[in-house]
Amino acid sequence: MGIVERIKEIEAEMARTQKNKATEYHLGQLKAKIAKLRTQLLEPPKGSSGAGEGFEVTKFGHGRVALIGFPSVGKSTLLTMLTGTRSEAASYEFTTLTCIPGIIHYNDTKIQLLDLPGIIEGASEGKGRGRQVIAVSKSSDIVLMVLDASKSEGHRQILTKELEAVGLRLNKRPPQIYFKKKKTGGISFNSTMQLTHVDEKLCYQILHEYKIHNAEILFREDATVDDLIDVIEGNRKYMKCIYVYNKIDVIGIDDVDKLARQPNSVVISCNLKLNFDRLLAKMWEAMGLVRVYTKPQGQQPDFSDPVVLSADRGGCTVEDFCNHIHRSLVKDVKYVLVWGTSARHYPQHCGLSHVLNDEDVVQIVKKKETEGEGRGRFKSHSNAPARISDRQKKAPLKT
Ligand SMILES: Nc1nc2c(ncn2[C@@H]2O[C@H](COP(=O)(O)OP(=O)(O)OP(=O)(O)O)[C@@H](O)[C@H]2O)c(=O)[nH]1
Ligand SMILES: [K+]
Ligand SMILES: [Mg+2]
Repeated sequence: MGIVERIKEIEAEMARTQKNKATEYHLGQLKAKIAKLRTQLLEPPKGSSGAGEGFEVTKFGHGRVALIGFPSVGKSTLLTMLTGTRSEAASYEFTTLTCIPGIIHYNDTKIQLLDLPGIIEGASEGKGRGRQVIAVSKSSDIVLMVLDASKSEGHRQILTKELEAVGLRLNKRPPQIYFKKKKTGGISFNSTMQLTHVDEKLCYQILHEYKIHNAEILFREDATVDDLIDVIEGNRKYMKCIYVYNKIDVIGIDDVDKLARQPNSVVISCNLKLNFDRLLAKMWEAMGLVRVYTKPQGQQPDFSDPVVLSADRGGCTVEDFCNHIHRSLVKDVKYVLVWGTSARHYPQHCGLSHVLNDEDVVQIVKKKETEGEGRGRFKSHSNAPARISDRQKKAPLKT
């Protein structure tokens, strides 16, 4: 029997089993069995890199965004409109068969947008090009789930389920469970609060299913069995997702209003070029990119050429900033001067661990430079970057 059939069989058994106190241990064990099989299913075939032909697109720019959705919701039309790269669009399903990259220029950064084939129910089990699409989604920083505003709301649930089945967790944070495998000592089970979904016996049983007999486990929240399995599997990817309802030109205003009020959602129309600004702003916010402008000593910063950092990718400290410029820079840095929202006063003298905010300006003072040079020059406020107060008070100025 193949892996997919075994998953189906266990799912059927779960559906047959009544949910009550007596069956909860058995159901927990079945959940763990399915999770293990799904992980097995995702392992790339031996000798392949995983993505597959037509899907191995090189990363480019400061971030990567994947377009995921059912066929013919308008993913390719959207890619063409936002990036200028043409991706064929047509009224028939599965027009797009590979991964088509484009670049969005936004806030002086470059963001790679990926058009992908439509996915359908069963994608996680390998239907259509589901497996490849999912592999590419996992490599991106955020997902835009494109939905047809005129179609059933159920589509969003089906897609979310497909993505969950392969370990993607959308708009969720990792469960607050500490878990560490040990060599000896048995299982130590603790919690900082009353647990209502999991007890010690259930936890042991799930760990047993994974053949784990020595481990430390601490629940810091009232987590579920699914959360526990996620932590044990350890391969889950937590990503932000924006629900993009396209084709609002074909539905009534009341329905548009309802969709627009949902969390993490944007309503657009490619046909009418409607609301792209809002979509881009939401995308920018979800990516959490931090632009830092380098100020050479005695000169104004170049506001068109930021160093782009991200908390999810590498971090946003002064040290991360220095490493971005040059790997060997950190050892020469004495301190840095910071202007911007992360600074308490302008300029603030900061060390390597200081966390930078979007649009901060940084000047590096190296160890070699004499005290007099480093300080004297920047004591006077007239040396502060001229535009900084404007930039901090108002919305980002375009350069
Ligand atoms: N009414 C309306 N139609 C749209 C809109 N955006 C795209 N379409 C149409 O929807 C159809 C499908 O568009 P595509 O861009 O090919 O959709 P896709 O999601 O890339 O489709 P696949 O690649 O097949 O998965 C085309 O006929 C588009 O012209 C829109 O905003 N409103
Ligand atoms: K299409
Ligand atoms: Mg397409």
